[in-house]
Amino acid sequence: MNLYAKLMQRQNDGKPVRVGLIGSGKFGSMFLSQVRHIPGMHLVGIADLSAERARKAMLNTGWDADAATTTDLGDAMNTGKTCLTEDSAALIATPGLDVVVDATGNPAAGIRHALLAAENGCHMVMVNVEADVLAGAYLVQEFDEAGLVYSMAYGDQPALVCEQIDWARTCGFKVVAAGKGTKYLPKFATSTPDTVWDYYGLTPEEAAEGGMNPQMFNSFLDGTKSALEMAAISNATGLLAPRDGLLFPPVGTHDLPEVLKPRAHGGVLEESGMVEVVSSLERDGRQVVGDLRWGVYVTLEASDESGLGADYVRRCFKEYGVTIDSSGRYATLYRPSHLIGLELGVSVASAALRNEPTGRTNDLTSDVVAVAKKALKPGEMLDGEGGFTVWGRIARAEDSLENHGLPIGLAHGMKLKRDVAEGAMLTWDDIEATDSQAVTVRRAMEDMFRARLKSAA
Ligand SMILES: NC(=O)c1ccc[n+]([C@@H]2O[C@H](COP(=O)([O-])OP(=O)(O)OC[C@H]3O[C@@H](n4cnc5c(N)ncnc54)[C@H](O)[C@@H]3O)[C@@H](O)[C@H]2O)c1
Ligand SMILES: N[C@@H](CCO)C(=O)O
Repeated sequence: MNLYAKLMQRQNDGKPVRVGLIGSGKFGSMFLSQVRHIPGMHLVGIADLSAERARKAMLNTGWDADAATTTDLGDAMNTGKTCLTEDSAALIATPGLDVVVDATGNPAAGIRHALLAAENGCHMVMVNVEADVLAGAYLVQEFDEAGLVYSMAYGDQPALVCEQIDWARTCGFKVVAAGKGTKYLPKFATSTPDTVWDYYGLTPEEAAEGGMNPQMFNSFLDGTKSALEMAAISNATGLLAPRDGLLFPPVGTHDLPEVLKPRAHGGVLEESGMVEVVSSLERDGRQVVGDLRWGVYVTLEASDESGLGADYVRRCFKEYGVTIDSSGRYATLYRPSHLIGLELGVSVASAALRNEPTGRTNDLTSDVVAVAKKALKPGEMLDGEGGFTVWGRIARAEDSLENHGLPIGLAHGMKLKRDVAEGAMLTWDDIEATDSQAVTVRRAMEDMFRARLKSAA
């Protein structure tokens, strides 16, 4: 609870935490709007494919871009200004940079930036959950070996859920389920960037005004981002993925512990210790009463071997007004909203000042595989998450690897070799895999994991 004090100390010592942001879209803009108000933190540079876009993002978030920017990284470091550049590698290589933030959403770019950050001695805040799920278990090793932090992005749901899980386990509770809420209906799985705004609940004009990328937001709606976020939580905490994909049960906050508990006890989970996403819409489209569209939750269990201690804890749940199920055994705590990039300073400060991530991948426990949104033909190009061709379904890593599932993070710019039916999972054998750093890293991670499975068998 002392990050602010540590930042003030840095400010007073004239040694701010130096951070480089890559990607100045919606998420990056949200961080931009806050970072100039954070004491002891200096945004040394912003790298984007378009420096003009970065400049507009600054203007849009209240910066005096003329006074605050430079085109020289050394100048930025010395003067406290912010360099606008299209060269992310140069930004990462700036001597004295402490933390790199990747908010591009492009999995291949995220892998590249992470490897460069580790090589250049920078901590990494990986907003790019797409890259994290594609290759996090590989990337984290590079940071561990270099004695650096690799972290999830506070403010986005995975880090907030990891915090809740850490809190629960540190309090001695067993975590039964954890996840988030979102707006979901089964028909959204085939949504495209053409249908996104109507389903999402915005006009195209409102979305454009907010700087929202239709393909990115469509991935929030079609289940892909939910799957990625739950896989990231699973990889960080060891919670398991539902074997047949997320269920998205419609649940209000008062009912979370009644529904997010094992089937054997009347809930929807195939077992205890799972990730799951709840929907803010009933299946007939009506709003769920007390929905958790923007929030995160953790369900705990009051139980122990003897059962005696559990009785005491159940009584406490009741005495202190905790949201419990009808048996009194399961309880849920939730946070109703998340502030996305507005909260990112917590990760940056935690990495630089405490040497601690705000949640991080530890292992390959879950994966997200590409599923056809429509019947696909040989020669067709895949267009990645949130696009017209595929959505992402969560899978247990051992199942995805055994079935040669094509990770959603690679289902972009790849050409199909054969027909794939609507609703079918794509495999590596369906595509002409082009060589790239992302493919090499992913294959290395899969090989590592397969070797471990084999030696465990
Ligand atoms: N938008 C949200 O509400 C939101 C919420 C939570 C998490 N996120 C995450 O934030 C990330 C970014 O999402 P967004 O909505 O801001 O996307 P966006 O499309 O609005 O912005 C991405 C930005 O990154 C830049 N970019 C892309 N590739 C790049 C590269 N190789 N080098 C430099 N810059 C590059 C683009 O030009 C663009 O400005 C994603 O990982 C997403 O999952 C977004
Ligand atoms: N994490 C994103 C994606 C959708 O859940 C959000 O903040 O809404």
